[in-house]
Order: sequence, then structure tokens, then C-alpha cells
Amino acid sequence: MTIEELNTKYKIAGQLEFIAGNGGLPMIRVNNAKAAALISLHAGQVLSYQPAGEPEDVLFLSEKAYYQDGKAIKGGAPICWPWFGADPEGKGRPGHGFVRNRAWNVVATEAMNNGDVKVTLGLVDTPDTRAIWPQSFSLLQEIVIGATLNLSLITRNTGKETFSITQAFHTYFKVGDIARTKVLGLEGCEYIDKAGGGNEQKRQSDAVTIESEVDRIYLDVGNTLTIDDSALNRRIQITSQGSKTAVVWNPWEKISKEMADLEDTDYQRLVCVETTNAANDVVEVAPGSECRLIASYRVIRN
Ligand SMILES: O=P(O)(O)OC[C@H]1O[C@@H](O)[C@H](O)[C@@H](O)[C@@H]1O
Repeated sequence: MTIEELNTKYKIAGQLEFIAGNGGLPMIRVNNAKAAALISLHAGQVLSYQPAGEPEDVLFLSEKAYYQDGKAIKGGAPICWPWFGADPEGKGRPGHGFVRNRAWNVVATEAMNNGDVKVTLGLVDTPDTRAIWPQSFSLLQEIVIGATLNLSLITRNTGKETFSITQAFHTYFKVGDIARTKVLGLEGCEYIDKAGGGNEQKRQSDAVTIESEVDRIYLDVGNTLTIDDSALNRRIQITSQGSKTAVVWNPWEKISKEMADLEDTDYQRLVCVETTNAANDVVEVAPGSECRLIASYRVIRN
């Protein structure tokens, strides 16, 4: 559909409109009394979210991000699905699955009674997806924009056999200064330390601080994590459902320099705290059934 057709069908006057965004990609701009947000239909990805009255975006979005069919957008809240990380079957298929680099469909937009705006995006299997992953599915993402950002990823198995998935909201949060940032709520958890290509299991004794590359899958996590950002005088509270693992990732200096879609110093301004089903947290979806992964983000002023 063209931008004009999308606006004719789904625009909400004074609150939500479709625009041609970076790279000419269709995007949804939400701006109402509660919050502003930007959502790309390519990758089905929230790129920006700023509650009303907040001076800064909650999300980090790279100035050097790609906006191209077939490529992922570096920043915001990418969706990793139907696998998190490397191809689980080692067949050389793309890392983090295949839905973060293709166009999603608009299913519905809605102005809710409480003043929030809800956007539902979707994807179903096609010959192209079945050539990568031979399953029949319907994937929906419900994005509710208000004083809190709520993301729900709903996987339905529309085929005849059970399939297994891992998945993530691979969300990039903006921080004022990584040296003054802590991630709270993981104290006492075991984690798989993937930094530098490792795979060792360790235990988190204290709050997570970041002073070098961090790439960890935390196991058996609770449902509330907090990013404490003393440079921006705020905390971001992350609540989740349907997830027993969480990933904390910061590329640090060397990897930032190696990634063409990050500025060399971007590691100082971002932290990924990802709501996941990763590692041993594999979800089985039986024919005709569905699973939900939910993450909510809220800013608390210090
Ligand atoms: O650059 P990408 O493909 O978005 O991945 C970024 C990072 O994503 C994290 O989730 C992974 O744990 C890291 O290993 C990975 O490097």
C-alpha cells in the first residue's frame, strides 16, 4: 500500500499518521497528549518512544542505521524471531531470524479510551519465509503507546506440527553515560558470558555495570529489571511476561568501531536490555496454539 492508502485506511486524526521515513521506508508517527513514537513497517520496529514531558527518547537509534530492504535497523526495538542469536541449526541463516529485515503489514490502528494509541502489525508465512524456515505461522506485534510503551509479540502456529522458537525484543535503550549506568534486578542470577565469543556460565553478584564488552544471557530472571541512568537522571523500568531469560549487550569500543552502522563512540550512549526466550528458554508452540512475549517500558524520574 502507498503512504496515501495507509493514511486513508489507518490514520487517526491528530494522533497517528503514515510518513515516508528514512530511506523512503513507510513509517508510523504517533504524537498525542501521552507520548511521541516512530514505528517502521520495515522490520516492524519501534524506533523512537518519548513519553510526554520527558526531555529524552527512551530508545537509542543509531545515526548510521541502514534503512534498506534486507537489512536490520540498528536501534529502537528490533524483533528477533523465530530464533535469537546464531542459526540454531547452523545452516548459515541470518542471526536473530528473518523478521527484522523485511516489511510487516499493518493489521489495525486504534485510539484507545484511555488516550493510548495501539498499533498492530503482522506477518504470515510466504513461500519466501518457508524457504528459510518451513513453518506456517501468524506473527502479530501489538504496540501500545502511552505513558508506558507496551510491546506484545504473539506467535500463532497455523501449521500441522509443533514448532520451537527462541525470540527477543532486542531493545536499545539510550543512556546518558554508560559509565554511570547500572542494570538492576539481575543480582544472584546465573548467566552465560558470550563476550569475546565465550560460553562460560557465571553468577551475577551485584548490579550490572559495564566497563568492557558485555554480551550475557541471564537465566531464570524475574519480571522486573531497571536501568538506572544517573547521567540522564532517570530509571527505565522493564517489566516482562512470557520470558525466563534476559540479555544485556553493550558492544564497547572495538565492536562499535567494527560495526559500520554504529558511530565509534556509540557504546557510551546505549545499552541493550533484551526481553528474551534464549538459551534453554525455548518455547514450543503446538498447532492451533499461540505464545506471547510481552515487554513494557516506563520512565521513572530520579
Ligand atoms: O548486530 P546485531 O546482529 O543486531 O547483534 C547485536 C548483538 O545482539 C545481542 O543480542 C547478541 O547477544 C550479541 O551477540 C550481538 O552481537
